[in-house]
Amino acid sequence: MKGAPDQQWNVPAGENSQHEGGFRADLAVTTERGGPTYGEMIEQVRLFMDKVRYASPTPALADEVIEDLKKLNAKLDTMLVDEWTSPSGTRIDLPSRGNITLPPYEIRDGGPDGVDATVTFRPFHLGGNGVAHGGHVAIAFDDLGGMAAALKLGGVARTGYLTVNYRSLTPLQKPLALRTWVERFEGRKYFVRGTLHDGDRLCAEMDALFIALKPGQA
Ligand SMILES: CCCCCCCCCCCCCC(=O)SCCNC(=O)CCNC(=O)[C@H](O)C(C)(C)COP(=O)(O)OP(=O)(O)OC[C@H]1O[C@@H](n2cnc3c(N)ncnc32)[C@H](O)[C@@H]1OP(=O)(O)O
Repeated sequence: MKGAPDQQWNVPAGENSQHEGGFRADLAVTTERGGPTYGEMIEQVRLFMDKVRYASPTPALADEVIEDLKKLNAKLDTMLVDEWTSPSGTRIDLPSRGNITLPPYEIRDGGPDGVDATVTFRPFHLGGNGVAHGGHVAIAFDDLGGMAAALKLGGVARTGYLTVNYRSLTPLQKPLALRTWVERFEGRKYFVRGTLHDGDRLCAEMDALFIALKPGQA
């Protein structure tokens, strides 16, 4: 499989690896990798997933879509790179840093005192009866809780535990306020809290422990 220029697919970790402690070696960000329309490409994929969630295609249409998708997958096969060099996760100019696996969020404010974000669950995040799947709510809390820990400690952390209390239903297709902050820390243990609000209404709360990784720890 070919990689993007000067990059190879799935390079094993070695002396020159661009990562440390389970994540990228530094929090270097970029708005360049993937090019100026990378965000629009991701948005189109999200839109496609929205359509797939609700579509009931005829067998003929399903076959047609399969053929189109095969062609698109073959195109991306020519440009696959390893996880440390892909744009995903560092494009701070894009929702969720360009990470398509996350519910799209925008950071309004972030620092050692916490993270203030706006998250919008998409139609494909449907759980049932028109509202978000609880697992997707947990993913948003995990990423933004991890970000609050990272900004407090100035390094990377992994989730030890994460508890979500679902207080009321979480709507789709509506900007919601998600806040996370480090309540206290003891050594490598960062106790992080979070809230998700639809206006004044509390949808969910998070109580989590993030453990700061030791140098070189996976
Ligand atoms: C580009 C811009 C970037 C911006 C920022 C990007 C943000 C991205 C954010 C992405 C975020 C995504 C994040 C993700 O999704 S991370 C993915 C999900 N998490 C994991 O896969 C973690 C799996 N677990 C482990 O790897 C290890 O267990 C870790 C590393 C967590 C700790 O193993 P380690 O061997 O290192 O440490 P230790 O065992 O000596 O424990 C140390 C202390 O912690 C206490 N303890 C441990 N576990 C628990 C527990 N469950 N409840 C209560 N306590 C617990 C333990 O008792 C001890 O306490 P004490 O005896 O010292 O008092």
